[in-house]
Amino acid sequence: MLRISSLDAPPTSISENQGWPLFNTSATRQIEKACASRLPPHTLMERAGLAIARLAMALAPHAQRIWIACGPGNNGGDGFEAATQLQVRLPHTRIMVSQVREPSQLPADAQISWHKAQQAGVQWVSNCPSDLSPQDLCIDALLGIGIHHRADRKPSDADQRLQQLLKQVTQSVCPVLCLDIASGLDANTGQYLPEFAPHAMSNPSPRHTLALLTLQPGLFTAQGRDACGQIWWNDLGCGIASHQADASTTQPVAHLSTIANLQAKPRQHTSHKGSFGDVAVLGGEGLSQRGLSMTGAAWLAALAALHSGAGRVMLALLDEHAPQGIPPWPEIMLRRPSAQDWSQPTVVCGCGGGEAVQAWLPHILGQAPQLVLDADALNAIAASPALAQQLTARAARQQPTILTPHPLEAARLLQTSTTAIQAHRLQACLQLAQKFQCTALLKGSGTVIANAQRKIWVNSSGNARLASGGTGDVLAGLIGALWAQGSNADEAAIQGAFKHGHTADQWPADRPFSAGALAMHLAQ
Ligand SMILES: NC(=O)C1=CN([C@@H]2O[C@H](COP(=O)(O)OP(=O)(O)OC[C@H]3O[C@@H](n4cnc5c(N)ncnc54)[C@H](O)[C@@H]3O)[C@@H](O)[C@H]2O)[C@@H](O)CC1
Repeated sequence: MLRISSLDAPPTSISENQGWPLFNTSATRQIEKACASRLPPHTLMERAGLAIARLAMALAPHAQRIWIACGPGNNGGDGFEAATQLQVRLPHTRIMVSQVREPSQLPADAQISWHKAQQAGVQWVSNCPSDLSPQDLCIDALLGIGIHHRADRKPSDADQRLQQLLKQVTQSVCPVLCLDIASGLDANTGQYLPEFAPHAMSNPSPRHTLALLTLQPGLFTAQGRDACGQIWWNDLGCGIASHQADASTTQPVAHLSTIANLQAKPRQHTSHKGSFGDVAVLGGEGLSQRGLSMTGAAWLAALAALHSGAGRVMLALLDEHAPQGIPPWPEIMLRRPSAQDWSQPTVVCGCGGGEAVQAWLPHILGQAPQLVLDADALNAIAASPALAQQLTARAARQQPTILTPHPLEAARLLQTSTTAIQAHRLQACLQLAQKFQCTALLKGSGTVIANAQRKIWVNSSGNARLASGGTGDVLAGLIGALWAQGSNADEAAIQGAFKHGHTADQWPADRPFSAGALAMHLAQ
């Protein structure tokens, strides 16, 4: 959950009542420049120090020691500034600082804060104190948004010192509060830079990150969620949290979808099953084809659609020998693929589709008015330029499509590697949306949604419970149901991703989790 920490009060939990703008680092620099130009010099760093100190006191109220690792730039300056504020406020707590660079080599703002910390009586230590305990606090002020990759040069002494301190932060026994973003992480992509990759192995200590001024995509996707932990945000009084100025003239790269994107539409008393749309699922290759039954995947998608409010759900299994008679969920209507009219319902195609789905794709791509393509349907399209062309042509016929690939499927569709997809998740998702003229949803930690008009959203819900077989099929069915009920393609994908993750976030600790259980609890 995202929380905001206010300058004037202790940090409070905020309503997740809107989609928050996410700015990349260059836009953040522009906003910072504009804010700084309206304020007396050094004010932003002072405000940052105050916000950090307040959050630190709230996170570790019983800390006897607070150790701050300060880097070579203004992120380190924030650390010195916070040290001063903490020293003044907590006379009985040992406030300790380690630095990477001599003060004369620091940027101007950071130098001022360094001197203030010295004057306040902060203690300088060369390394992480060995007596930190779990109730103490470690503050990571090593690297913020100024990080850049340095492949072509030998590490300097300062670089080695920075690595040494970062290792100590990573191995700390107490909670870690990262300033702006976890050190080593690219704020635009959520990926560790190669030279900092070892630090991706985060220790089990709780992690918090206080984002300063703006929120950035890297906090919420790829390795960002594990690295940054609980996100807090303080806009340093620049009006971004209240959607005022500066941010309105600088374009966000994406929006963070939150609970507000889950709009449950009230149902009228006069409504009937036809009011909430039909979902038809095509998938589930049978045992008889290749000895690899995947009918469960199609059932999961149908079950999810049923429990997400679709008026009627039809299931066409790619399995001629599927047992006939009453299905395990009698509300779901079984169909032979050839008997189903694919030109009417919202179609969810591909879950467990195996090789059998391929033969149906030309017909489905031609007929389905609204189409969610998942799993083996995506693999078949990736392998066939003719199918890919047919998919792209749908948009011009006003037949919208939603693609729901995981990173490997996305890599196949874009003819690249999973590593390349994960290195730039937002860009990869946007590329998919533009290439196929559709709404694309790239699954994974911090699911990304993009459309062909270059709009991007990052989903804020979900956890590692979802890393189990079948949850993707549930997502496809859920999105199909939301779409059938009247959302547009983007809304269905955004709301579906949020609901899917939110249901997993709310999962009771004593209830066993499985994709089937998830599908049946989507209505809660
Ligand atoms: N100037 C200000 O008043 C404000 C500064 N802020 C803070 O300032 C940060 C940005 O400051 P900077 O632009 O100085 O950037 P950083 O402090 O994030 O990093 C820049 C420093 O890191 C070094 N560095 C970069 N990549 C490296 C690598 N791969 N290996 C080793 N060293 C590397 C650079 O040489 C430079 O010394 C923000 O993240 C935020 O914490 C914010 O508090 C807003 C206000």
